[in-house]
Amino acid sequence: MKVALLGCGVVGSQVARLLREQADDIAARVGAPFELAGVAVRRIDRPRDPALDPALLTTDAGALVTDPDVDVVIEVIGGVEPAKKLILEAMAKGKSVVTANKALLAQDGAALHRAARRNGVDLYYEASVAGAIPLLRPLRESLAGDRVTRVIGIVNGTTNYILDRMDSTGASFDDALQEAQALGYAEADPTADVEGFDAAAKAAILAGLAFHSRVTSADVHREGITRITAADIANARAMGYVIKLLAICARDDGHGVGVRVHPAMIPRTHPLAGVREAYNAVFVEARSAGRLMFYGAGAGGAPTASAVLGDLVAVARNRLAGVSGPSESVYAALPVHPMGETMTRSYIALEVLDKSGVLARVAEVFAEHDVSIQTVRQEGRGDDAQLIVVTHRSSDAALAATVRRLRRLDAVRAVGTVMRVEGEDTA
Ligand SMILES: NC(=O)c1ccc[n+]([C@@H]2O[C@H](COP(=O)([O-])OP(=O)(O)OC[C@H]3O[C@@H](n4cnc5c(N)ncnc54)[C@H](O)[C@@H]3O)[C@@H](O)[C@H]2O)c1
Ligand SMILES: N[C@@H](CCO)C(=O)O
Ligand code: NA
Repeated sequence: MKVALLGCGVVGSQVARLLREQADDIAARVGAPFELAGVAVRRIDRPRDPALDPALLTTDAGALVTDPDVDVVIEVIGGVEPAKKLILEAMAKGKSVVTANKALLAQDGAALHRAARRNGVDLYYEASVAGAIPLLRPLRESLAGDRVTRVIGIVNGTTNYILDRMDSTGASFDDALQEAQALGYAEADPTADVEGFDAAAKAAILAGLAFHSRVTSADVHREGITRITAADIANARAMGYVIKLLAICARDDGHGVGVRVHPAMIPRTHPLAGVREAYNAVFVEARSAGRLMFYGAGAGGAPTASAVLGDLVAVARNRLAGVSGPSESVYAALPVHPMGETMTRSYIALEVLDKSGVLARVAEVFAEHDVSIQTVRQEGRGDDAQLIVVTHRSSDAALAATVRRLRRLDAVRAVGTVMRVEGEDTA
């Protein structure tokens, strides 16, 4: 089994190492020896693992993927192009592909799946979501006989690390981000992580698999964590909540799905609240299976390479047996509903005038928009008076209209934090 590796960065270098160190075991498990046929890199002269044979390196990825000797291509370059072009070229030449590229899969997974089907090859991508954690294969295979109703979890390690540091040390967002960068969790340009793009791509992939429908990153409602302040974290803490960046894919009562990524307050007793540092955790809820929790390392070279190697073994077994792995399943074709129709609970902090009638006026605005209040609490006096409102479940559109109206209210000096509350199954 000849393997071409595209990209030799954080993940690729670990894939090359594991392929070398575990060659005998993998060969025994598959029933055929593996051989690294070539490694496409951008620059030959970079310092690399001395155990990696320099003769394998090439800057001509295009020639490597079409090499007639190559059976399987592993793409760990990242980004949409040239990764997409290289994958399509490999498939056109009858090669199966293993990739960790969530950005590409979430933007145009359909094109990759189409090419795989047309050419009778496999496309595996366990590493693309939640790194080492087996999550896509359970959705695609183990739960194929059930009806998944919801997937909710923490799928970005960098942002979880930042929020965890803010919560446990009182650090500001900027300081926590710098720490995450120093530890190598966040990218030099951390936009994809902190603005939620990375988590949104993962949510799109999860929703597509969970609900047998086509979901792209453009369908995902996305909010990042850059506006979260130390005060928000402290307010959450005071109410028994912790703030997490959540990816939520839910089948609604009608015939659609909602897919969203945003920060949310969850009770400190919720299992996701205990997910610390850069770890990931995902709950999958299915009609018959009930609630399943998947937890582990969602990022990092070796953990991600573990998922890549697992896929490589699957591809090799299929090839030897003369069969193909599961193809794309989008038969349900459920529409993705706009965020405005999503029902959520919310936390709203209002700076208000401290005088009689204010609470009544504020409550009236919520009532006018049919947003039901669960709790309201005043903090501070005089110029520091704050009303902290937590609502029952309402549509996101109704909540947004309520907030717009509150901003114009004389009794309200300013609308502070508005954040969704998740993880409590009360109405
Ligand atoms: N790092 C993680 O923890 C992690 C986890 C899960 C998934 N992923 C995914 O894995 C992929 C790789 O991530 P990474 O962290 O290893 O990134 P990286 O930037 O460390 O590595 C990518 C490598 O590809 C090389 N490259 C770029 N264009 C190339 C080309 N045309 N030909 C050959 N080489 C080229 C770059 O020089 C770089 O060394 C991405 O899709 C990423 O989203 C990463
Ligand atoms: N940047 C990503 C890598 C894993 O996909 C994270 O922090 O989770
Ligand atoms: Na995974």
